[in-house]
Amino acid sequence: MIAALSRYSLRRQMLLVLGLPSVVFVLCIAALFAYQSSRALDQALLERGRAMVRFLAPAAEYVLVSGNREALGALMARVQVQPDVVGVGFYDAGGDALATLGEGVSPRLAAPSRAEGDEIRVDLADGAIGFEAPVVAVPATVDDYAEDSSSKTAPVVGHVRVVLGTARLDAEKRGVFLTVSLLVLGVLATAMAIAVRLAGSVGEPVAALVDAVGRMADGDLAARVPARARNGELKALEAGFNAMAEAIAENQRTLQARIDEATVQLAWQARHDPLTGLANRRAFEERIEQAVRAHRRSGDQITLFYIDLDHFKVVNDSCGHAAGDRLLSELGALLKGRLRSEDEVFRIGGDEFAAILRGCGREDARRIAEGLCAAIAAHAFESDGRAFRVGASIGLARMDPDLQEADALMIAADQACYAAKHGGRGHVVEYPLPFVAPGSARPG
Ligand SMILES: Nc1nc2c(ncn2[C@@H]2O[C@H](COP(=O)(O)OP(=O)(O)OP(=O)(O)O)[C@@H](O)[C@H]2O)c(=O)[nH]1
Repeated sequence: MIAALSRYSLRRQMLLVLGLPSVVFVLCIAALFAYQSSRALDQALLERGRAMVRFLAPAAEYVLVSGNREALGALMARVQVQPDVVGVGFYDAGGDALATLGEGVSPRLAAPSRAEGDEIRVDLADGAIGFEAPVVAVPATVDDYAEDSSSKTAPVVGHVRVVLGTARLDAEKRGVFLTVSLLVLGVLATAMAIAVRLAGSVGEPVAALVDAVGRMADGDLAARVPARARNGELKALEAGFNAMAEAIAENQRTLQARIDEATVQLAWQARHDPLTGLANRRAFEERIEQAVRAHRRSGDQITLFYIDLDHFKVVNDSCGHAAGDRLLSELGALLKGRLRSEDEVFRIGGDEFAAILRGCGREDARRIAEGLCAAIAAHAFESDGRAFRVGASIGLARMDPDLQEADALMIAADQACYAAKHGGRGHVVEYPLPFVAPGSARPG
């Protein structure tokens, strides 16, 4: 039973637990009441029938003995008008009818009583109840010397029969049944309404909680329960769930914000040099590929600088790595500051930088490169009270019909830078490289 009930929702279980006993109880009470009422009505009719023949028998004695038909008729007429009486009959001692009126009174009694004291007979027919009693002759007491009459049995001089119809009784029973049914319906409707309300007041908030927990388990962190409970504990449960859900959602938001921040940071770190803040070699390789594609598509002029610092090692060796770092950072800012916003600057190695310039003519590119060279050479750097000046060797290569690939462009700029370094440092060399006569000295 319990296992079968547990298959249903809490609301249905409560409805069953609250409603079923009420229904059973009300139906039992109603059935008992209807039965008792019906029995009382039956009893009342039986008692009335018995009383009627009990009083009629002595009254009929004289009429039966005298055979006075008129008196008999008058007596019958008085009985006939009584409520529920549908038939009345008077019989002689042998059970043959002397006079009958109405229904249920046959010309002859089936088994007439023979002696005084016989019980009143009751017979049930469809829609009627018959009551039959013997009429006895009460002996008259003449004097005190007469024989004791009590020892003798009074002779039966006839019979009376009264038939009561049950139509009124049946109507009353139907009335009782209808009243009881209406009462039962009213009580049941009230009981069910209370049960539904009670079950709803517990079942609905619990169902909403179950639904919200399920949605949260499925990842819906916005799931909340509406505050509809009236019961204190359920109210606390709803408020507790909403507070817990809000805390989880807040944690999730914080966590997501940190993840997003870390992702952005990682993405930045993956493409930037933390020391100078400039884009790194990986970003450089991607951007040069994109620039080459743009050049092929729209003929953009692309110029590439490779910038290698001269004698940078001296700073490291003299003042330490931290001083070198500071200088690298300053020179990165210098490069960025001197180029246009649409140009891009990268730190591609220890003391190596690169720049991609778009839409820049040959002469302008060269002028800009020489300007950078001069600016780096002019940059005064101080550390530990000592002044340093480092220079830069710059290799310049431009996309042209002979340089259509990113790799080729980078190699060309690298070769030009190498040539600048080995051609005396501190100046710009443009690809294609100037002819160097065989046997001429190469700077070291
Ligand atoms: N402080 C610092 N030094 C670095 C970093 N990365 C590389 N270096 C140093 O930069 C120097 C680069 O070597 P080189 O290019 O031969 O040094 P250089 O003195 O500029 O020599 P030339 O280019 O021939 O003039 C090395 O001493 C590296 O240790 C860095 O991130 N910070």
